[in-house]
Amino acid sequence: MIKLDHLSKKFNDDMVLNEIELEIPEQRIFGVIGQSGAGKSTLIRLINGLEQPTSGQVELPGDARIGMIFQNYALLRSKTVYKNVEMALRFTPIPKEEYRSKIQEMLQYVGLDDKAQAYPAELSGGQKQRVGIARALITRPTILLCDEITSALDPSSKKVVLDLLKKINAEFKTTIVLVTHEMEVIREICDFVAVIEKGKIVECNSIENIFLFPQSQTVKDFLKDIIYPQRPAQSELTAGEHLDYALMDFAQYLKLQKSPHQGYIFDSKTLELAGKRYFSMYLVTNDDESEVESIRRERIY
Ligand SMILES: Nc1ncnc2c1ncn2[C@@H]1O[C@H](COP(=O)(O)OP(=O)(O)OP(=O)(O)O)[C@@H](O)[C@H]1O
Repeated sequence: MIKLDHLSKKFNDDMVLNEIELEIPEQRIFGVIGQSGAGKSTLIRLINGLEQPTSGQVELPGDARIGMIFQNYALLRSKTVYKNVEMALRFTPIPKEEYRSKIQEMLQYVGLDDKAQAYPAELSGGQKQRVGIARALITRPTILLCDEITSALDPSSKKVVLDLLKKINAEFKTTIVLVTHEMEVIREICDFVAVIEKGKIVECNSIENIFLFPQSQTVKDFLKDIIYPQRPAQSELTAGEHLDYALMDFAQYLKLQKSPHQGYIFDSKTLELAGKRYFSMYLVTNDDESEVESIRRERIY
C-alpha cells in the first residue's frame, strides 16, 4: 500500500495540499481527479520524491520502484526512440549487453518495434506517449505514476494508451496512480478514485460508488460532462432513446455483462439509481430483486 499520511505542501504561503490522507492499494489502478490547479501534479511529485512535504509523509512499500509518465512525454528530441528508452536503463544495474534485447522487447510490447530509429518529431502524440511508457516500464517499476498522460491525445490515441495501461496492470501487477481532469479516463480504467479540490481530498471511493453515489459538487459536475458524449441533445431524444442511452451508459460504467438474449442485466436497485440520479426517469421492473427480464418504460415528466 502507498500511504499518504497527513500530507501537506505549502509553496510560499499557499497551502497547495492540505492534510491529504490516502491509502492506495497495490496492484490496482488508482485515479486522482481534480480541476486545474487542485494540486494533482504536486501530489504526484510528493509521491515520487521530486518535492518534499511541508508536513506529513509518504509511506511506500519496501520494494517500491517508481516509474513516471508525463503529459508532455518528456522525450529527448535529438535522440531516436531506441536511445530515449535506453536512457532509462543507464540508471539500472542491467549489463549493457542486455540493453538491445530488452529495448526491442519493450518497443514490441508497446507496439512500436518499427519505430526504433524514428525521432520524436516523426511520431504522433499517442506514439510519443507509448515511448514514454516503454521508457518507464523498462526498469520494471512496481508503481507507475501517470500525470495527465492522455490530456493532449485525440480519442483514438487515448484509447490505445489507456488499453496499454490496463494491460500493464493486468500482466505485471504494476500499481498505477493516475492523475487527470478527465472523468472518461477514470471511468475507462480506474478501480478507485480520489477527488481533489483546492488541495483537499473531498471524496474517495470505488469507481462504481463514485458513479452511483457522487457526493461532491466536483464529481457531479464531471459526470454531467460525460453522460451523453457525441449524442443528440437530451431534449431531442424520445423517451425510449433516452432510456436506451441511459442503460447503455450504465452498463458501460458498471462494466456489466450483456445478457445472452436481450440487452443488459441490471438489478432493480441499479435501475432505480440510474433513473433517480442521472436521468430523472422512473424505471419499473418485474424482477425479484435479482435480475431483470423485461423493463416497463415510463416517464414521470
Ligand atoms: N514549484 C512551485 N512553486 C510555487 N507554486 C507552485 C509550484 N508548483 C505548483 N504550485 C502551485 O500549486 C498549485 C497546484 O498546482 P499543481 O500543478 O499541483 O495543480 P494541478 O492540479 O496539477 O493543476 P494542472 O492540471 O493545471 O497542472 C497551483 O496554484 C500552482 O501554481
